[in-house]
Amino acid sequence: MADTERVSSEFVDSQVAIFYASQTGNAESISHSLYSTAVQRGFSATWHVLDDHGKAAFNDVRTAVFVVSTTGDGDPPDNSARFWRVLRKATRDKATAYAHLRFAILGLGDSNYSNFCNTAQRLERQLVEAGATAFYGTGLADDGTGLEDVVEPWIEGLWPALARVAQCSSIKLAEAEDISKGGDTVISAKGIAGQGSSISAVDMVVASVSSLSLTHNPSVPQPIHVDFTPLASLKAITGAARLAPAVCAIVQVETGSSAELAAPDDADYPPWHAALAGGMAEDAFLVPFLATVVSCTQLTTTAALKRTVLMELDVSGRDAEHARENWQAGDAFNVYAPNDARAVAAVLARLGVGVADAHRPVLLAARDAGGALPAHLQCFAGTAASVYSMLRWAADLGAAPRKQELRALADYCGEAVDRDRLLFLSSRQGAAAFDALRRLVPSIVDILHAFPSCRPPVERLLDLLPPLVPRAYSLCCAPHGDSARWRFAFNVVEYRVDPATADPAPADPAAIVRSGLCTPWLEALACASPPRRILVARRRSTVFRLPPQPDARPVIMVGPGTGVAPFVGFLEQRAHELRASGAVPPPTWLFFGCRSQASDFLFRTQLEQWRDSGVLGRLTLSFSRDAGSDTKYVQHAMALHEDELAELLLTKDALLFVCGDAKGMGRDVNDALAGILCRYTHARPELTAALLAAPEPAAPSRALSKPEALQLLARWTADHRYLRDLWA
Ligand SMILES: Cc1cc2nc3c(=O)[nH]c(=O)nc-3n(C[C@H](O)[C@H](O)[C@H](O)COP(=O)(O)O)c2cc1C
Repeated sequence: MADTERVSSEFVDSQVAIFYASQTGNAESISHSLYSTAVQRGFSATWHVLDDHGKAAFNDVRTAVFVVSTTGDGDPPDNSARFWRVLRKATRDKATAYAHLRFAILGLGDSNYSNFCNTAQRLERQLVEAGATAFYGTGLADDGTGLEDVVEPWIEGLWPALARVAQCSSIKLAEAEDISKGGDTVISAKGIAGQGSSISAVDMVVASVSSLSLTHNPSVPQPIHVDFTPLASLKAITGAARLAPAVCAIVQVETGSSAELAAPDDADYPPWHAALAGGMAEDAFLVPFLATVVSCTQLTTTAALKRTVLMELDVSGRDAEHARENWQAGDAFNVYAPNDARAVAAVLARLGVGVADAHRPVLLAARDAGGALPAHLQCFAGTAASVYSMLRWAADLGAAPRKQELRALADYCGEAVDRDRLLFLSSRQGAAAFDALRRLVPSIVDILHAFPSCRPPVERLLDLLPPLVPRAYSLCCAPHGDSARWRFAFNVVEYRVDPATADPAPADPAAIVRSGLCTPWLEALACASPPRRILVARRRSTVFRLPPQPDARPVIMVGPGTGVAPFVGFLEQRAHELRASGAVPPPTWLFFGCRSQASDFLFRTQLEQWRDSGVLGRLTLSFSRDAGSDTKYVQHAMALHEDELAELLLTKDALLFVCGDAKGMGRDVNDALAGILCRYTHARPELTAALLAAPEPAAPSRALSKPEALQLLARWTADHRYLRDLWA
């Protein structure tokens, strides 16, 4: 009997439930691969989205593995909202509610955010409080530096830990370890060589939509420059990413029985569009609907480095009634955007799928009896759709490849050179080459072009590629006036990368062009006639809102670039309140920044009008590329006014809102704030005692230390006094 079979039979009673909570698909795909491997290893594994566990099922689970990401400002993903309520209630009802549970947690996050892996840390804390026991240390993987660095060793260590929980003897443990190694691809050097194989126009700088231009065609493959020379001298390739087994099979359906027939490239959403977003619509107001694009205005001049566009949507339809209810300034919504039709056609052509086959209605089924389709493909189990539509709407063709995909693609190469290079990229020895590849952000079109003999079946590609997730945008309007119009502003994501170094190369015309998925598509819709409809859904209600009036607390807003969007909504709301009641609004202060006053000062006219009319108390500006600007970035402007800011925060209980890029701005503003608090309490040490988390025996007369200031900011976040809407 083979080792694998022997170990399987020993492990057959070991039940493990694998749960995930995922916003953009990483945790979903990692947990699915974990599930597949667990099954291969003989565990009796199940796989669930955290919200689908059901109270009873969770009570039956003895061993659970959680893969959870963090989104927003340290928030759990939408598809775990119900779970947290259940967990809270269970803990409240009975302190030892989960005493029967042994768990392991893998957290995904990004250290550019200040609440790094908050979901995983919170889950661990709450499960322990509910009496559960960790059988294996929590792993915290960082998307900022590369998830794989933590995910792979964590998973390697998970199997022996699981075996121990299943009370296997040390011999079986060793065998389990062997399988773990055997799961890696280990190829001898010989093997390598031998194997074949209007705004009602709030502001209008340039109003001509016809001036909007698209330069990037994602169906044209971009070159991938990766150094494969180390491969020639390798004796073996080890540690290749674990191979996720194929999960999908295509099932032909009778012509005529399909809900969907061939969808032309420029059609609105396919008839099954509701199913596309079905899993996310737990609450009625989150149900997606079609909104019509009514206007599109470019907010930046042609001299600006980035184009910023303001789009207005008509949400007056009957199917949007639920979404119009109680929305507020500061809310955000999702846009469901498809892959570029040209990229889909390029992939299908490259895989040898003809037009007729691509548009024939089919169903998807799990390849193994009892197996599960990935969540984002489950709607195709019961709803016939074409392979073309599935690729266009459900799988992300533009996402940078993960090691696991490259490893799987290696199995579909006709030429040894392609196979070995893909194996190398997914191996330990190829880590540097993989990093270089990731920094080039190649799409699947580029990958298939770079490895010309690689030809996976289309259903394999569907289950390998990450899900195509909706993109979130903040509204920059308030419901007063016309509450059936939603406005939002976005930068058209298009950038150049140096093909040799993978560094940004904005001015180099020879550089590789990359573009975002949603914003170029939205921009192109501006020119469509008749007006196009887009699938949108409100996002779960946030706390990123102005407090209901009357509330005397001052409001400080920090929003450079398109980060100003929700604050335009806030100020619209304040202007309305002022008109309606005549009451003097509490003080408001906006810190805005951009590159240049002349080219990308978004919403300038409107902001200045609000300042002049008293709706906006103060407007402090920073222009990073203008010679005469006092300050370069918003955090510098905040430091320049630090005493006034600190006084508002420490003595007037001001609310502080920050919106924009998490990577640079979010972190720098947080740091600047901590510095401001330290310096202010240095001048006024009598304030410190009241700001400390743990009171000291003798009231201290000293400044806050930096860690204490950071802790205070974290407490303000928890208390919803310091609110951030940050994106990566
Ligand atoms: C809008 C947005 C907000 C995020 N907020 C946080 C955060 O507050 N803390 C953190 O550690 N990671 C944060 N992340 C990083 C994600 O957790 C990380 O990219 C993870 O791999 C996503 O996994 P998922 O695709 O399963 O959701 C954020 C990512 C995005 C796109």
